[in-house]
Amino acid sequence: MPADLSPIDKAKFVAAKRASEFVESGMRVGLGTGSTAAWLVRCLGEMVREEGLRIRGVPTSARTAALARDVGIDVISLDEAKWLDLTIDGADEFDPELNLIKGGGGALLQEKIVATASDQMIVIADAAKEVANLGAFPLPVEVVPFGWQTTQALLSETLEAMDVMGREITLRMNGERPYVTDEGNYIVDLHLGRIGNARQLALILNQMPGVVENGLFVDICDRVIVGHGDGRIELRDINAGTVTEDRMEFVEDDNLFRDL
Ligand SMILES: O=C(CO)[C@H](O)[C@H](O)COP(=O)(O)O
Repeated sequence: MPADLSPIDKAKFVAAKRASEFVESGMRVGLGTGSTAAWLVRCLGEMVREEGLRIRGVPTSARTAALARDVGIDVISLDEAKWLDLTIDGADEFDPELNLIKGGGGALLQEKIVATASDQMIVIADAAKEVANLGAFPLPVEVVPFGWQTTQALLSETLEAMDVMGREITLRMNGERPYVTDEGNYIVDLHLGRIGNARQLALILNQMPGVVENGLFVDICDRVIVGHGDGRIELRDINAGTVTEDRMEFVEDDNLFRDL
């Protein structure tokens, strides 16, 4: 690990490192997507190579699958695993009820399928992801390419009927072309500003014919591990309703964070 990690990467790393302590030999583990989840995959890879951890990982994207194989994790499909003990993933936002916005990295569909097929979901995040209300981060919605503009128009009408404040909808791009998900779909981002009722919005969005899935994760996440750039860690547990504080120290000599 490079010593010159930025505070944000240190925050992501300590959250991932702490989450790796929940992984035990024999587990089938859902592996999230994004820069924070990538730290987790690297930490687990190190545990597999150096500590003899035996796990099977179900990645939530082609990117994560490649990284997991690279670091030595045994990768299987969700259908091979059938059910998972634990999924660990990042998030774009989480609120006090541990509801989430995900999909900033474009992997929301596989992420939601995998997290829902898990006994437990742990989210790892830097403190900037914590919000009082979801919605400042644009809500990703995965749509089928066929008739996507019609779907976008329908989305727009629906938001208007719901009296949602922000209604700008943008097609996610990859350079000059639409961004294409691992499942071959497009993503439209809903710039809402504030989401009043996440559960209701999630249900309404998923009723539209062209919509495959939306990035609202309601009642899916069990625990959030928040990392800070100075090595502090907070654990938010939805069942116990507790906030536990913990700390890791960045040891510049070894270029590693260590448990205090
Ligand atoms: O939902 C996701 C990918 O679809 C990511 O978990 C989310 O975008 C957070 O990413 P990062 O850890 O890079 O901030």
